[in-house]
Amino acid sequence: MTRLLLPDTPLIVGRAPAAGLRIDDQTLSREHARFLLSGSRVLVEDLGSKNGTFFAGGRVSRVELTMGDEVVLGAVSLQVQALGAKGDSLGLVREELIRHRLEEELTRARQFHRPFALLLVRALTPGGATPPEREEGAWIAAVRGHLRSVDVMSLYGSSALEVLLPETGAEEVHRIARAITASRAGGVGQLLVGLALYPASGGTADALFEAAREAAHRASPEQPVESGPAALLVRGESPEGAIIAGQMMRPVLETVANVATSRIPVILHGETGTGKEVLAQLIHESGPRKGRRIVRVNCGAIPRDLVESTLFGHERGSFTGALQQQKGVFEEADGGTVFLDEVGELPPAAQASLLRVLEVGAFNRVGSNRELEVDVRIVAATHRDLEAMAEAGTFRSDLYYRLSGVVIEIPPLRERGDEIEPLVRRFLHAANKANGRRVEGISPETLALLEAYSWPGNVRELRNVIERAVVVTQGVLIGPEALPARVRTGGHRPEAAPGKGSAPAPAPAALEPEQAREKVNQFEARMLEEALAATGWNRTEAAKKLGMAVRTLSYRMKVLGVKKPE
Ligand SMILES: Nc1ncnc2c1ncn2[C@@H]1O[C@H](COP(=O)(O)OP(=O)(O)OP(=O)(O)O)[C@@H](O)[C@H]1O
Repeated sequence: MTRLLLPDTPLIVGRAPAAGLRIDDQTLSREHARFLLSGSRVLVEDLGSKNGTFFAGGRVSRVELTMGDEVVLGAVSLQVQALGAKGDSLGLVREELIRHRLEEELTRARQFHRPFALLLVRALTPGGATPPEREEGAWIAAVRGHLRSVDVMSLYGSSALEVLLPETGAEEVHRIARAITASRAGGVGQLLVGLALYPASGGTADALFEAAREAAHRASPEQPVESGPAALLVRGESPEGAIIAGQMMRPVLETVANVATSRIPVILHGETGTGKEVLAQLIHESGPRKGRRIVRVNCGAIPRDLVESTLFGHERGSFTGALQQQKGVFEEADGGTVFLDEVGELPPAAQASLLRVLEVGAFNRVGSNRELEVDVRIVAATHRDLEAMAEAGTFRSDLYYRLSGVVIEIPPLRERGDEIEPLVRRFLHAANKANGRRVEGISPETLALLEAYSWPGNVRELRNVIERAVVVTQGVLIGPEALPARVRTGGHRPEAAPGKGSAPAPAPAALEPEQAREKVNQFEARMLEEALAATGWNRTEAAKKLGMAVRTLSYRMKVLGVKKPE
């Protein structure tokens, strides 16, 4: 039998029914040994077994194995194998590393206005079960086969992969996603892809991941590729049940209830992932506009030259590409609510047009002289200090005063400790349902770690963490090992993870795990060097081989200090 080792997730081998790898052999103890994949090595620790663990002819209590090594537990022999045909691990990295790579990609993409994509690939077996053990690696190799060497992937549980595609635009990522879903991987009925594109689907690591995950759950054999939400989203009913609110959120909810019945413009101010969209939806649904549309537009994700036509629509032929007449957000939401997310990112021309709508309730489609009148309520959201921006002149102050009838401050999750447990319960239930799992709860020790963490990504980050914990948990309770290292260590380095039973560290803002970054950089530098060496240091050829733009290659070479050897 074969069992897939997930990076940083210990696997207990033994005779006990609850062991991760259960081998019914009398020479084994109930919990005989623990296997842990760390980079390309596997650490094996004997758990005080009766008949012992043996390596290279001697009894050992701890041993480090490399690919191909054999270890004997009692009378049972186990071999460590790599997934790739060439003995590699198919470029699988740990969750921490893909997250840090994602953060790096975000910094780069924001600075240079470059797109990139994140995929969540799900392997679906005919009965909905995980792939047969014998075939566990085959579908992963199939996915890798469609990727370029710059792309990074990480396991998400045992039947899904997260894939980061740097420097990839919409067309290319759709092509790759379609190719993945068309491949027939051994033992797997179908590969499904959820796709999130920066900046359209989100502007933070957690938002992109949430978008890819939700899209992957929507994907089906009939429609195997689904995309995360676009910049524009029309919502009818609220997607989930009542929102969860603790002590700190009570005054917020009271204000929401007070403003919901009126038409006064509202600004929701809070960090990313604190629930601004959830509250905008609540305002809409608690007032007389319930039943009409709420149209959300992410002002930061629309290409600059399309902002006005997105908001106000356009006439046919009013600019290159305007092939049809099209209604804008304000017309679509007539009678309902427009939710202007990331309103601080609106370019000046659109700010002027928006001011006019607020003042006179009328606007023109791009390319038309006809004035259109609408009845909409405006709810805006931002993580920026709009008042300070208005004072500094980077946001129109007259627009700020029009929008800010009521400003609602949403506290960050780290100040809402009493919500962690109910939120965990809610997200656990949702993750079980979405993934066909039956995880029953969370250990007290794990809950304490969640309560001590600082949650820079707020409720959205908590939701992602619980969803991942559910898919990697093999038993009935979520334990600390199912949490990402940054949460386990209260934001300290992942390598310094505390052992079982140690007290959680107080939670400062998440620190950059320098070691993880260093490893990713080394990995990337090696990849670039290999491609360059293979092409006689011809950048154009090497860039082609790596599937990246020459400009990006030159930039990364500079950043990573990759130079042609003398
Ligand atoms: N009080 C809550 N109860 C239940 N779920 C919540 C709550 N607040 C937020 N969520 C969930 O957390 C995630 C993020 O929420 P939301 O999109 O509203 O945040 P946001 O502040 O608008 O984020 P951003 O600024 O990044 O757009 C969503 O999945 C949402 O359903």
